[in-house]
Amino acid sequence: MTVPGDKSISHRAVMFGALGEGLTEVTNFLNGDDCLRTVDAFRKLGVPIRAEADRLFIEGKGLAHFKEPTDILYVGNSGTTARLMLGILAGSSFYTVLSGDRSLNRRPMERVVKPLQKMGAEIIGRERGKYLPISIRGRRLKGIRYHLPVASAQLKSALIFAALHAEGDTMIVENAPSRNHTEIMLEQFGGQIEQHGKTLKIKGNQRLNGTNIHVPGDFSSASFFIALGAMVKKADLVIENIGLNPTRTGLLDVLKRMNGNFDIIEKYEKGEPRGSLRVRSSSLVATTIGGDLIPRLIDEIPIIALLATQAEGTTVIQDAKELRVKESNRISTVVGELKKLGAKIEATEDGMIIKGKTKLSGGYVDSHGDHRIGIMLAIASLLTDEQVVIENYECTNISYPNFFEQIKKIS
Ligand SMILES: O=C(O)C1=C[C@@H](OP(=O)(O)O)[C@@H](O)[C@H](O)C1
Ligand SMILES: C=C(OP(=O)(O)O)C(=O)O
Repeated sequence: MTVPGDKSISHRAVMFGALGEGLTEVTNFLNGDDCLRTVDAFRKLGVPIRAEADRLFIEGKGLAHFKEPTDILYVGNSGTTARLMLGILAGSSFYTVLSGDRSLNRRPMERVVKPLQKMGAEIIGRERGKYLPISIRGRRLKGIRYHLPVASAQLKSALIFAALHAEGDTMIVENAPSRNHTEIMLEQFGGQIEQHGKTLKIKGNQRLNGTNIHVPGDFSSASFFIALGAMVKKADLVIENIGLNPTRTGLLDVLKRMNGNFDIIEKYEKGEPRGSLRVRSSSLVATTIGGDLIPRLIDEIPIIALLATQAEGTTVIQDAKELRVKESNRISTVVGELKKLGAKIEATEDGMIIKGKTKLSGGYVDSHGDHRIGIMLAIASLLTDEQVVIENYECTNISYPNFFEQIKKIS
């Protein structure tokens, strides 16, 4: 099987495509709700974008040629769109307002707003810039040195985008590595970024050129099937053309420790690492997950929790309090919903503790409007013969539009 294009990389391809001068063609673009919000926002900023199935043709102009939108930019459920756009718009020459849905307007924005203000940005938001809606009056920015207080690729990327349009160099220091798609793509568009240990150095006033981007399959979407293959009997599944960037594949480190039966069949390292993976039924054992591994598997924790219900022993997930500020509070939603299916799982302040192995039962569960929870629960339903009813299932379109058709095909 294959899975749809990577969400993080699709967002960035649109952003760099709009910022680079000349034509950018994106193939295997993810037509999920979140990435379509990014496309819509750039169209409102005057960037021509033509879509043909999973291809995009972007006539990039550079930030200086964007136009002031006549309405607010509504970015729906997408944290990545909101935070990265803040970094881009801070250095524009006009006024914009960003807003999102109920979930997004509760998620923290201060982590991005504060350093952008240090760079000279004029940003006002609800509760002193903590939450959307947020309005931005573009300004000439200046480079700063900034130590990231959270391991967040969205924060890092927002600052990289702002740095590209600032006066002077910007230094960003990160404690634990988070996904580096922005850094890789910046170079593909002809930009410059240097990494010295934990510090990134970005020169100001850069000009970017359009290019072609082929988006690999989304490792986070593949992870649901990787887990399924490891959990069910008589499974042998090959997933082709998925992103295998090590800043994203923490799940594979965990699966190895859990005695998972999988191999990377082929891997290409140029640009975004990608390749194919084969997974087979496994006799899983419990493990402990925390520290620097967390940013490398942050979106996979819901499916890892399910995996742990099928492993012998007690699995501990710690250092993951960021889960509380995702599309839902993923510590409470994962624990609450899996308990309804008979899992032995308890929440902690910064993670969860899961006892296995448990035979799951049927029941009524709820995605809480969170795509990762909805998809994880659909995978859980395949582990029981009883009926599972998932409320608010349609949010799975956010990252995985054809999940339901695919799961029907292979199960
Ligand atoms: O940069 C990105 O594309 C993302 C970064 C992560 O968020 P944080 O930066 O908030 O950790 C991740 O959870 C999100 O799904 C996508
Ligand atoms: C957290 C996620 O996305 P975002 O922050 O872009 O809403 C996710 O996809 O799991």
